[in-house]
Amino acid sequence: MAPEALSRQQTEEALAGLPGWTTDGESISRTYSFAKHLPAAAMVVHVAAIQEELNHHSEMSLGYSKLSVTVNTHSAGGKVTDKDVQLARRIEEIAPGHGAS
Ligand SMILES: C[C@H](O)[C@H](O)[C@H]1CNC2=NC(N)=NC(=O)C2=N1
Repeated sequence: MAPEALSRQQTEEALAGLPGWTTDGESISRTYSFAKHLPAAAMVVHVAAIQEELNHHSEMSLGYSKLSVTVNTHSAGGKVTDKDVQLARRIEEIAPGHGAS
């Protein structure tokens, strides 16, 4: 069964506990900054492993010292669901260990 889409208000309430994460109403996103490129690239691999564990996958964009993560739920018609929030929480847990801010 497809997960239920969160309303814009529910999404914003969920993001209140995830500083740095924003929503455009269709997805949730955060851009992380790093001192150097390799820590950013390493975090991509770590996020990918979490995504495989959760079977839920974001779009990631890697720059020199920045990593942007955007996620919504395809099976909910490209809307935000609790699965996106759960992934964001897991990413937040590992971000400090990669020197991300
Ligand atoms: C078949 C597999 O369970 C699905 O394609 C999963 C994989 N990862 C996914 N990731 C995201 N972001 N949304 C999905 O609906 C989704 N579905």
